[in-house]
Amino acid sequence: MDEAIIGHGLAQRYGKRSVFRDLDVVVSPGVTVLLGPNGAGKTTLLHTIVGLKRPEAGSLHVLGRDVLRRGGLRSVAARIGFLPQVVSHYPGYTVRDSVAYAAWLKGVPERDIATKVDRALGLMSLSGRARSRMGSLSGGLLRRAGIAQAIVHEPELLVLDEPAAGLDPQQRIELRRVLRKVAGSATVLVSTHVVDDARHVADTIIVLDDGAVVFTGTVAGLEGLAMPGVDGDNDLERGYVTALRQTAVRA
Ligand SMILES: Nc1ncnc2c1ncn2[C@@H]1O[C@H](COP(=O)(O)OP(=O)(O)OP(=O)(O)O)[C@@H](O)[C@H]1O
Repeated sequence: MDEAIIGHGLAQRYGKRSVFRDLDVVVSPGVTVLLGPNGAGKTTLLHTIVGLKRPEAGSLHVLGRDVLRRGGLRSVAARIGFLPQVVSHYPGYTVRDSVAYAAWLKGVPERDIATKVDRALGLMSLSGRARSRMGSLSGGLLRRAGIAQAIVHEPELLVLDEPAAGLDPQQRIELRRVLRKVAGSATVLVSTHVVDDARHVADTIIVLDDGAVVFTGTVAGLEGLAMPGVDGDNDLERGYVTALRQTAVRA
């Protein structure tokens, strides 16, 4: 099975409020950008995929394993990296300690931890901040440290929830470079509500709207949906707005 993620008929709710039902999602190798407006269900879907919120219904295979079966998630957890929307951290830990701790949690052998931490810090341009306390970092630096934690064990599947939030334009460009680099050896799934973030990195775009997948396809495919007269600064934005107006468009 080549696809990193295959979900069928997934359903999630918070109390009485349904976020999605009967949702199908397939994520192939490369970079997949999950786009959608606030409240569309992106975070809930990512939490479902990484095992933080068990779906009420449906089937879910991640990296070839049925993760809803007993022990299924445990068997793939060390092969997944996840950046949550809010990076939790111990303020007194240094950046290096935090990334090393993440490596240890993912089962990286002790003898390899220092090398892998150096690599992750280097990729995120954080080598010069290795001794900074997590509590002293700006929002953008904290997010970069969070990404370093998510990639330190060289996961086969990297899931990032709004990694570009709080990054300045230069850091956003750097982030794209990192995502492309990681995607050379892993499947990357990244959520954002900024349409332009998708343009330079996405092999595939999935648009989620109100708990439904309304588009799956390429950047060019989404641009091709653009209807004249809809809001947007460019064809990608216009295609996105058009997709939000349609139901279940496939490209
Ligand atoms: N813990 C929760 N309890 C109750 N409702 C929740 C909870 N988390 C999310 N929701 C609701 O579920 C829906 C989907 O939320 P979710 O965070 O998955 O969307 P999102 O697309 O990630 O949004 P955003 O871009 O704002 O982060 C929203 O209506 C939200 O209010």
